[in-house]
Amino acid sequence: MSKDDHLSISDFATAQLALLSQELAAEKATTSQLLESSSPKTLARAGLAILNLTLSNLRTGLGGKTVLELEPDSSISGPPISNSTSKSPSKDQGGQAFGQHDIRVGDLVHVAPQPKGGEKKREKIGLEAKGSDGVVVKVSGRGLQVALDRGEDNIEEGSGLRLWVVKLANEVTYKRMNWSMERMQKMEDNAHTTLMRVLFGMESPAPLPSNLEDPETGAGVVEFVDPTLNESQKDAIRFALAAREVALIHGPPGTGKTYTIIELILQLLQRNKRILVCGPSNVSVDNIVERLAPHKVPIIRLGHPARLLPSVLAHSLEVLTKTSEAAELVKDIRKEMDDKQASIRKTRSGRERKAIYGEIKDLRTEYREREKKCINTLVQGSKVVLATLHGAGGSQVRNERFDVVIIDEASQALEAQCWIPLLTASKVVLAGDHLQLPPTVKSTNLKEGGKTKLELPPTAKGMSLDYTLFDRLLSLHGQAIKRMLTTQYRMHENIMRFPSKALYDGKLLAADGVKLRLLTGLPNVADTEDTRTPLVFYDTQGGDFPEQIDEDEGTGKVSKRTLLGDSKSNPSEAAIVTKHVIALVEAGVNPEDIAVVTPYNAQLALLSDKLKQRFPGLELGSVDGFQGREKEAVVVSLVRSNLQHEVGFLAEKRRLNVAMTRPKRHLCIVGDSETVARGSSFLKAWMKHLEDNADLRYPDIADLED
Ligand SMILES: Nc1ncnc2c1ncn2[C@@H]1O[C@H](COP(=O)(O)OP(=O)(O)OP(=O)(O)O)[C@@H](O)[C@H]1O
Repeated sequence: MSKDDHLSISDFATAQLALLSQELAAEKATTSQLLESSSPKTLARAGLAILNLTLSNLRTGLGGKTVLELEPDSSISGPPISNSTSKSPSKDQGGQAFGQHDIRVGDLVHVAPQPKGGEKKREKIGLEAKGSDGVVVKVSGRGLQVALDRGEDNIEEGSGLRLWVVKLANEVTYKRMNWSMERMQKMEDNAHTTLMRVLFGMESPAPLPSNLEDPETGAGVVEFVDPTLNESQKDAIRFALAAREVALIHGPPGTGKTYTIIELILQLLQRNKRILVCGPSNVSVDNIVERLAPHKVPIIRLGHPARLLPSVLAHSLEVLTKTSEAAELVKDIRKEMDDKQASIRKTRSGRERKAIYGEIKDLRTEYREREKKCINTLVQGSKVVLATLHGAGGSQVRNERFDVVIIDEASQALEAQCWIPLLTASKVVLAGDHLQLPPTVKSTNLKEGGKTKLELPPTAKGMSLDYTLFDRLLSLHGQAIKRMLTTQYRMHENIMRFPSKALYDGKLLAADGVKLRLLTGLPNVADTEDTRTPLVFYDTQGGDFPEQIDEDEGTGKVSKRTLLGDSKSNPSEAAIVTKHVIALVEAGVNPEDIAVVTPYNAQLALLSDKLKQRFPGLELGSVDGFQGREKEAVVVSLVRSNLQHEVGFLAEKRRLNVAMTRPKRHLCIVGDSETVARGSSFLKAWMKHLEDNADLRYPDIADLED
C-alpha cells in the first residue's frame, strides 16, 4: 500500500464524527423519539417511565450528590402506572408497588413534575418542565433513589409535588467520544504521538527480538506469579511486555483472556509501570477489579458507585474519598451539609429556607474543592487505575500519565471510545476476540430509507462504527502484532471442534479438566440419551416447521417488540426447545444451569411464554446479550425455515460463534438444515459438521402437538 492510501488521522476522525452523529440520531429514533411523541402513560406502559411518585427524602450521597428518595404517591389508588380507564387495584399492592418497568440501577433518568391529567395528550411537557437529570442508585418494589448530576435546589421534600421519572437516551456517552475525535481532527501532524503514528500505519511497530525475554531488546526473564498459566498465555504476556507500542491478545471463548490480563498487570507492576486498565462496560472493568483485589495491589476504580458491582465498591474512588485518610477533611463538611438539609425540613418560613439553601450551595462549593484535592492525592498515588473507556475521559484522569493502557474486551468497544484513553498514551495492550460480536451499532441496522447519506472522506469510504480498533489493527499490521490464547477452559471438545476449525485455524485445545465433561458429571443428573451427549442437533428440514413473521398485535399499545421492528418466530421449533428443556430438567439438570438462546426477539418472547413460568431459574436470552457468559447446557433455536432460504441474522458468523461457544457440557441446536445451509459457506460447513458429528434427530411434528 502506498503512503497516500493510508487513512489519515484527521480523515479518520472526520468519518468517526459523522458516523457517531448518525448513531446518536438512530439511538434517539428508538428511544428519545418515543419519549417525545408518547404520553407518560404510554412510556410507563412500555416500561420506560414510572409515574405518580413523591419525594420522601433528600440526602447527600457519595460525591456530595443530592439523592432523591422517591416513593409511590399514597394518595393515588391502584397501580401507579395503570391507565385512567383501569380502575382495578394493583395486583402488586402490598408487595411490589410499581408495575413492570425497565428502569435499572445505573440508568440515566430525568425526574420532573408530572403533567396534570387535564394537560394535552402528547405531554412532552413533562420533559420541558423544570426537572433534573440523574442516575438511578437504587430500585426496590417500594421506591427508587436518584442521584442528581448537579446539586439541585429546586426540588423540595414534602412539597406534595407529584413527580415522574423517565429513562433517557444516553447522549452523555457521545460527548467524550466526540471530544476525542475533534481533538484528533484538529491535531497538527507534528503533534501526533508515536503510538498514534503506529496505530494509523504511518510507522511500523518497533521490531521484537526472536527471544522475547532478551534483557536488552525484550522484556527480560519473566517470573510468573501464577504458575498455572498455560504456554499460550505465558507467550502472550511476554509478547505484551516486550512490545513497545502495541500488542493484541486474541482470546477465543473461554481461553482466559482476563486471567492473562491479571498476570500482565502484576508483571507490569513488578517493572514499576503505571497502568490504566479500561473496558467498554462497567462489568468488564469490575471483573478485573474483582480478580486483581486478592493480589493486594494498590488499585483505584473510577466510576459512579451506582454502576459498580457491590464487591468492588471498596476500591471505588468515590468510596475512598470517604474512607481513606485523605478523606477526613471532606467528611466534616459533608456532615454539615446533611445537618443543613435536615434543618430545612423543620423550617416553615420561606425566607429562612432560602437562606439555608444559599448556605448549602456555598458548602457544596467548598466540598467540591476539598474533594478534588482528596481525589488528586488518591489517583496520583495509585499505580493501577481502572475505569470504563468513557470514564477514562473524566477530569480525575484526563491529565494523568500512564506507561501502559490495557483495554479488555476491545473487540466490543467502538474505536472512538478507545481513543478516549489513547490520546495521551504511549503503549496499548488490547485484549479481545474479533471473531465474536462487535459492539452493537443501531445505525448500521437501519433500513436504507432511514439512513442519511454520509459524506465520508475518500480514504474512509466504507468505514463503519462496528469496525473496531482491534479489527483495524489486525488488517493494518497483520498477525505479527497479536498472540492468540489457544487452550480453552469451558467446552467439551465436541462442542469446541467446529468453531475451532472454522474460525480459529483449528488451533483451540480443550483443557484436560473440561474436554470430556458431560451433564452426567453434575450432581444428581441421571444418565439419559440427552445428558450423556455433548452435541445434539434437531434438524427440522422438510418444511413442517416454518418460521412466522411476528405481526404487531394491532392493539395500538407500544410494546418493546414494536420498538424492535419485525422479528421472526418459529412456534414448532419453540415446541422442540421446550420438550428438550423439560427432558433435561427431568433428568436432574438444574434449570439455572440451562440457557435458551435465539437470535430473534419474537422467538425469545414465544419461548419466554412457554418456559419462564414453569422454570423461573432458566435463562432465556438473545445471542447478543449472552456474549461473555457460559452455562452447563445451552439450547439454541435458529428460527429460520423458509422456501426462499433466507437466513437473516444467521448470516453473521460472529453471532453464531457466540451462540455455539456458551455451553460447557451440552449444546443442543434446533434448526432447518435445508434453509440454513444455503446461507453461506460457513453455515453449510456447520450443518455438515452437525450432520456428521452431532446426535442427529429428526423431530416429527405430530409428536409436538399437545
Ligand atoms: N491457565 C489456566 N489454568 C486453569 N484455569 C484457567 C486458566 N486460564 C483460565 N482459566 C479459567 O478459564 C475460565 C475462563 O477464564 P476467563 O474468564 O479469564 O476467560 P475469558 O477469555 O476472559 O472469557 P470469555 O470467553 O468469557 O471472554 C475461568 O474459569 C478461568 O479460571
